[in-house]
Amino acid sequence: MLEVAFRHRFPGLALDVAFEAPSGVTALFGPSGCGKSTAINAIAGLLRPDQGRIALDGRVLFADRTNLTPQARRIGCVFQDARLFPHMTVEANLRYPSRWRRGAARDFDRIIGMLALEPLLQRRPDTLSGGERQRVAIGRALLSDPALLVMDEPLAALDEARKAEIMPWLERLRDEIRLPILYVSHSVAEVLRLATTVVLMRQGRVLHSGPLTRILADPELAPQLGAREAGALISATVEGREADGMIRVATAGGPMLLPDLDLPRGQALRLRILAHEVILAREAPQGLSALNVLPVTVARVDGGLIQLSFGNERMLAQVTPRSVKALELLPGTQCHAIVKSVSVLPS
Ligand SMILES: Nc1ncnc2c1ncn2[C@@H]1O[C@H](COP(=O)(O)OP(=O)(O)OP(=O)(O)O)[C@@H](O)[C@H]1O
Repeated sequence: MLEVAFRHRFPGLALDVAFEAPSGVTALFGPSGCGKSTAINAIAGLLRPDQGRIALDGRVLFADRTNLTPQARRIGCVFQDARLFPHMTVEANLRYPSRWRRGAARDFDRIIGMLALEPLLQRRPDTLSGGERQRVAIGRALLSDPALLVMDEPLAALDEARKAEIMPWLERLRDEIRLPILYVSHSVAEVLRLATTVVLMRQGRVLHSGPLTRILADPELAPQLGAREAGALISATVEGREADGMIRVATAGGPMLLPDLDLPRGQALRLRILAHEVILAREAPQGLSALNVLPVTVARVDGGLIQLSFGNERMLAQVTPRSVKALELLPGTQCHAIVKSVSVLPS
């Protein structure tokens, strides 16, 4: 667990940042200039904040009388540009951190294998693609035997094809390495795929932090991720295949049908349901082409964004103020959510 609480004053901005990052991926998300990189630099020991306390697994990195050096903090950093040593081979770059971390050498083969770096070992950084360079940078960060991995916009300099290439490695990292990962990104798509916890920042402060699923389904907070992104991420498990090939999944709101995808029975999924893809009806709809209709209860009404609950899940529907009135939507109202489209993310 990473605990962060610090204040720092720049000429144009006073920062007051406090949050906790449990294990899993914590995304720092916010507009340009809100203080994400400053927070990362304070955590990594590259900036000394005016005051505060930063601790990692109970170990104080920074406090009144403590200010550990970046090396002593045991934080592996990956930045937008891979920052590899250009005159060294990939292997020499990867072995560099183990000069001062003995345990790291033991992990060499495992990390090389996990990131499939073997074929690149004798190459020099300038002969690698951007995606390969970032994979090496991730490997090097892991080989410093870190207690925390910090990634500051690691995909920002890559084109879409390279991003798509490296994303599965990041997912693998998240699932196989039991390290907290702090991930700075502007991209909602990256946050959706990787993050378990989100810290929403605005103008040097933390607006909110908590589980990604809660933020996405919160009518006040979801718009901070972008108006088109408001919606939900709900859990589902593949139950089986229907005669027509559609996949039946179980959710907290009952069964749902998904297009024919190559998914085995028992596979855990996350379903992304955008608020503007949900229609509400007071009565169970008849003769409808939409396949997925869930019985739900209105939990909150925030303008035209309606938070709905079913089981322990929450989702959002975007409706017009006229519909809120016509349907008499109030907290506690039972209704039916007609889900027009669902996208599937791996669990
Ligand atoms: N060394 C510095 N001296 C003065 N002001 C600084 C310094 N570093 C950052 N700032 C200011 O602090 C604010 C936060 O910057 P920071 O780089 O942390 O934001 P960010 O959220 O990471 O932005 P971006 O997404 O564009 O990287 C900005 O207004 C920036 O101009």
